[in-house]
Amino acid sequence: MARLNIAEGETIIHVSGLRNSFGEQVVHDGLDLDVKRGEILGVVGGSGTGKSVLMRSIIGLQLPDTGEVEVFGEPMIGREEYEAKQVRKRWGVLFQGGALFSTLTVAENVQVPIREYYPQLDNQLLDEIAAYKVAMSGLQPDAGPKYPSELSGGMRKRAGLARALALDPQLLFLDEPTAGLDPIGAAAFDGLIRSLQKTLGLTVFLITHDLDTLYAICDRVAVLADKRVIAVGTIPELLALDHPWIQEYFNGPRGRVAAAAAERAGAQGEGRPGMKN
Ligand SMILES: Nc1ncnc2c1ncn2[C@@H]1O[C@H](COP(=O)(O)OP(=O)(O)OP(=O)(O)O)[C@@H](O)[C@H]1O
Repeated sequence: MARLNIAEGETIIHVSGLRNSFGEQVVHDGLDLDVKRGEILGVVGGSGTGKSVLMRSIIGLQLPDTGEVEVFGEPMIGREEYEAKQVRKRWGVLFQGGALFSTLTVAENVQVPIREYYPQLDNQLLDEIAAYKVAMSGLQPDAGPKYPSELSGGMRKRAGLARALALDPQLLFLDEPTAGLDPIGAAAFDGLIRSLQKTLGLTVFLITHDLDTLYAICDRVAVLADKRVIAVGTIPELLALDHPWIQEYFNGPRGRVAAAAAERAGAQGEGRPGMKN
């Protein structure tokens, strides 16, 4: 696969000196991270290392104690709401579990951000845009009028993705998108993310525990431990590091299985076995 020259690319997310705490508990301290244009950056780390808090700090749902967050070159902390909103509309977020409004249909969920930013659009156009986003996310057209409770877990993720894509974002935040999916569903979701990323030129910040996802679609991986990002690189670059958590994660039993599967697929970084890009 022709790899992007990630390290030299334009920085889309810049985090420096980030500190987050809850009471006595310090979650991040001196955390630095850059995400480059056009990459899928996987974010990994043990449970409770602060992956979701990091994502929430970047998207403005968590005010850090100290530190800088820039997205698209725009400082995000302490920004006037109307200015922050202009930057926010350039990204989409898929929260864990989809975080759909249960009283709205899939199509209505997709329309929520569009109505917020473009209140002048008429219902017919909103319906057309929602149908397009639903199709882009790999759902059948009959999913549009359904309520979240009528969908499977995998369909809910796709509906959440359709909503994340509503405003044609350049940047996508995904929090454990394949959690709870069966391996075939997870592989299909990976394939969808990769193909959307390629087609739309997206930059993707992807929190995951899923080793197969890392091997299949991530250009680089950032490792959270000890309250900060201890390493960022391709999987081979990380494997060359002597950190115990990194070694155990990638070279433990599950890591070895994922690596072998990626190798068997003959396309490390390109896809899971059986996955269509
Ligand atoms: N609003 C909050 N109030 C208090 N503590 C919080 C809050 N949000 C997160 N935390 C704490 O911050 C730490 C990091 O949480 P976070 O959800 O970011 O972890 P994570 O790395 O995403 O974990 P997991 O992999 O299990 O999802 C945890 O100890 C959590 O309890």
